Amino acid sequence: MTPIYSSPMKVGVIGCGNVGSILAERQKSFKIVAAYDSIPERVAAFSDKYGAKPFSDIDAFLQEPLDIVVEVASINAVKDLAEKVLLAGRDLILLSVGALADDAFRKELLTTAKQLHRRIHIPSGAIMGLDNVRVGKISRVDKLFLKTTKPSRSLNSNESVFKCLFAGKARDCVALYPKNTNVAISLSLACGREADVELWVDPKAEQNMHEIFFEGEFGDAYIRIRNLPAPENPATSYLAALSVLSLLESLDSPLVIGA
Ligand SMILES: NC(=O)C1=CN([C@@H]2O[C@H](COP(=O)(O)OP(=O)(O)OC[C@H]3O[C@@H](n4cnc5c(N)ncnc54)[C@H](OP(=O)(O)O)[C@@H]3O)[C@@H](O)[C@H]2O)C=CC1
Ligand SMILES: O=C([O-])CC(=O)C(=O)O
Repeated sequence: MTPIYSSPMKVGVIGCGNVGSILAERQKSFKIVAAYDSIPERVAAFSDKYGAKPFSDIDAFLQEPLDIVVEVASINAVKDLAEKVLLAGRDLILLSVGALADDAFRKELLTTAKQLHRRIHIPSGAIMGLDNVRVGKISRVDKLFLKTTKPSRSLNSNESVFKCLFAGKARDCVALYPKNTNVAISLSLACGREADVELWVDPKAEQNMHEIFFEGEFGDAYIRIRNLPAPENPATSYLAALSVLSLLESLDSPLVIGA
């Protein structure tokens, strides 16, 4: 069988911030050969440190011989660039999942992917349980609820008391907190039902906590993930970076584990 990807896999990264740097620090069975960011100095520093070819022109970036592009930038980056990545014939790993809350945008992107036989991978990111939440697409769901609690610094908040900042639907939450609640959209897309969400700020907390309450035909589940914030960006949990890393490490494996 012809291998799908080169060995080592050639990766292009969009976003040279916190997650991009963790991926570069820990790359093993893949190689980040090209990097793109909106800030030229940042991509230059990334290139000096990790040896990836620097780009501030997306079309030039996409002309590199890449096996896959990893977006670790922002919801706006996905909106602006994801289609171009697919049209360039590249598969895409997409971490700023909130972009897919826009139904029209998501449908168009998935149509393009299907037409061009490309795949868009959504990593588990800062949560666990996305695998079997997918049973929501084939069986009855009675409840899908995410309660996220983060320290003030993660939410860039001045609140001095434990407080609910948002209660409502996933897409409204990510519109208000695009750097903190992408996981609400990952859960919703996996389950095929929009999650109910509460976002809390806890000035005494040290961790980014996500609690998932899932009930349906199968029974019920409660999953609590207490994440250490990433050192360079407390809005992002370190697990989110590890999740992209493990996805990249496993993409080529003949053994696929999980739902
Ligand atoms: N799905 C999930 O579970 C999770 C998703 N995330 C999301 O992952 C993404 C990466 O997180 P993280 O690395 O911590 O973020 P950072 O802000 O540390 O890094 C993102 C980098 O991408 C750059 N960037 C932003 N927009 C664009 C653009 N349109 N074009 C090119 N470069 C751009 C940023 O520049 P600038 O500083 O100028 O914006 C920055 O250099 C974020 O969107 C975050 O919300 C994070 C955690 C969990
Ligand atoms: O990293 C986290 O804890 C979750 C997060 O920011 C997001 O989903 O956008």
